[in-house]
Amino acid sequence: MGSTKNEYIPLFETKEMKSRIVHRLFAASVFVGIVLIWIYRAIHIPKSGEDGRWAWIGMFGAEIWFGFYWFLTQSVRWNQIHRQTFPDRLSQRYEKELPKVDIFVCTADPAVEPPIMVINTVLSVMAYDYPPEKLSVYLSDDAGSELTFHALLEASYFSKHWLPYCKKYKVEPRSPVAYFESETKVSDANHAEDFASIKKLYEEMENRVEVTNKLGQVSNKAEHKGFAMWDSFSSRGNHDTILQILVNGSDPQARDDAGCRLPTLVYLAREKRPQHFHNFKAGAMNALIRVSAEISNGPIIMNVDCDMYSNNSQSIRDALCFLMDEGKGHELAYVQFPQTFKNITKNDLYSNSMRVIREVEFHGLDGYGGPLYVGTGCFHRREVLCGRKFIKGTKIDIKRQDECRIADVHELEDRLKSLANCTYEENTEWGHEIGLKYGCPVEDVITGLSIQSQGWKSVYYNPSRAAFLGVAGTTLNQVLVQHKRWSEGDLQILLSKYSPAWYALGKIHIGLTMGYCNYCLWSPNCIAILYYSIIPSLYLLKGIPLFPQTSSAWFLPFAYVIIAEHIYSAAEFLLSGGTILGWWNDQRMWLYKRTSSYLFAFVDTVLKLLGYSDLKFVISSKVSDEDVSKRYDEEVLEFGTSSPMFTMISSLALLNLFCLIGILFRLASNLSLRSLYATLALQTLLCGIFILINLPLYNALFFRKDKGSMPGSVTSKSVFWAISACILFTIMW
Ligand SMILES: O=c1ccn([C@@H]2O[C@H](COP(=O)(O)OP(=O)(O)O[C@H]3O[C@H](CO)[C@@H](O)[C@H](O)[C@H]3O)[C@@H](O)[C@H]2O)c(=O)[nH]1
Ligand SMILES: [Mn+2]
Repeated sequence: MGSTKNEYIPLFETKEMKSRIVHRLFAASVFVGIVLIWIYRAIHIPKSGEDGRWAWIGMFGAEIWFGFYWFLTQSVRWNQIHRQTFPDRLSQRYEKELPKVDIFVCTADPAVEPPIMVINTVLSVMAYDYPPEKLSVYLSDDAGSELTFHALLEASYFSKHWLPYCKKYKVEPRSPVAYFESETKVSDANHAEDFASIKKLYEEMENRVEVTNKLGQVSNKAEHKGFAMWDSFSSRGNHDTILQILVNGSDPQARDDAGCRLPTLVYLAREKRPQHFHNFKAGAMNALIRVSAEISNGPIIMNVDCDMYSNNSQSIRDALCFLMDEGKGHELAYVQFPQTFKNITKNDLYSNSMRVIREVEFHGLDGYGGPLYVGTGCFHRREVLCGRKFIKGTKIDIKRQDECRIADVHELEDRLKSLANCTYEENTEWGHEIGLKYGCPVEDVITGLSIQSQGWKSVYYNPSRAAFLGVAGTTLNQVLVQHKRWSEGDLQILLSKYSPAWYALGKIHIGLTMGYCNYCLWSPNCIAILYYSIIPSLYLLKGIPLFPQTSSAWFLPFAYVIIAEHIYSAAEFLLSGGTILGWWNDQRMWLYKRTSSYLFAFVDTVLKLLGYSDLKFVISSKVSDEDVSKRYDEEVLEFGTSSPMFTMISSLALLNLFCLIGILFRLASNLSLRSLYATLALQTLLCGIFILINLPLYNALFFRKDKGSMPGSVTSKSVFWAISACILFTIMW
């Protein structure tokens, strides 16, 4: 810096969204529409004794909820900002003083998280464009699987070839499998030769890993003394700590093919005992924090899920542009990159990419103090993760480098094992004041919130080349189960000690509080949506109107709010890079999540409050068999198993279908089209839209014959429920 000390040139810049005014005026107009709807409901409540009084009051309740929730969603749209980094300035100023970075990769089950995928992620992060002696990669294996260990060992050998190759040819992406899959045009002869030989080496390694995997055990355990650690292993939930430093980066002998230093590589399977609850990923992360502190102690910790390989070798430098910025860096606790997925199909059938959250909402959160921590693709300051409070004006110096030398690897391994033992955390603040928080299925969000509540800010960085790419669910059931975990966890945060609604109030910006509530209230949304997807249709069946007549002026605010919001959401979706069919799929998923995942999450949370249900974490599968993959690529909804969630969405779809059929019968007998249009237009429209959006579901219920269609048991249950609801309703009310 020297003479330029006074003229501070930042390492990143922040830009406001351009079309703010337009958006704000639009939002104001929708708000007026919502208020008019409320007024209409309030002054037209049927008198007691009149038809539909209670239904009407229910509609009013649902619309108050929708309006309130709409208001919350404005917070993540109101103040969007975008960030840009200047990595060149970073290297000019700090190349020699770059901090050590510890990278944590978590895996938990070799069956749904294949070892070959895990090591591709590991290799991609070992190959970051960053001084290797400052990089350490830790793999936490909650399955304690020797298959995963064997694969990691293979990766440690392969890295000696892979890392120099990446450097020499500036390879992107640096996950071998992703690189070989991407169409790489190699023109010059030398490169072609190197390409062929590295590819061969990779395939040989892949083959060894796959063969071992098929075998279910490692055949040649003599190859590495590390396998001896499995001698006392009795099961995945009952074993000692297994800790091995596979590459000791501080050893001058640890060099790759080209003679460059290698990053440190560590395998850790923390101790598991049936009588000790292990706190899922949060427990794994906390063990890693402790163990890594004694090995490399990097002041920056980055963590990824095992399927989220690095797609951009520059990401560490991008993150450091924020954390090392002289002007604002000291306020920042973490830098969150978006979650992006490799296997998204064109029209994103399951709305996996969460496009609008990524391209809009998180930019909005950033405008009010920073995004949520979403568990992967995030760079933290170690000290903050370990509970350091924010004190205005003080800076954490991450440049200071203490080269730690590991004298005796085995002695160190033995000494550090106890840090990952079940009892280590007893009577400590781990999981509470220190490290990731326990007791919540979304350990990430609650941890980020508590960090922000201490005064820290965070940053959302969404570069044009995705920083990480993961595997998104390929069946409807997977996606619904995942959303159940998330919405349940988020609701628990709202009810927890760290609730954004009270604990964080005043500690973080009110806009950010509202932003958090967007997600924390996902699950309670189910009530209003269920009401809206059942009651108006049943009343349609009886011919009782619950909306204003088309000729009434009160019809206008309804029409305006419905049309304007849908056009707006479609535009937002398209501008975020989606397709129109993608938007339509997104609407369907919106409905399915709200009427199944969120409902089940809501019920489970209530049960948990009453003490009837305990904490679960269903690990998302990262593999799917051929049949399923094929349908996924063709964007055909995958059912195939019977699940109460499917019964729920099918019953609703059928109920709406029966109601519409019912009204068509009445139209044929005594009702005139004109009176239907005048009095029941909106109700018919609502019911019609439910049916349109459910067309692929009817197909799966009654017509499809493939393995992904709806199981007969679900079909019959759903028909039964839907018909009973219609009949009971017509007879009893
Ligand atoms: O007991 C466990 C359970 C899971 N994991 C790991 O946690 C990660 C996330 O699990 P996954 O099944 O892929 O869940 P997702 O819903 O895809 O994950 C999102 O949501 C989680 C919280 O619900 C966060 O922890 C993740 O970082 C975030 O990507 C994976 O690497 C797992 O190996 C563990 O290490 N131990
Ligand atoms: Mn995942």
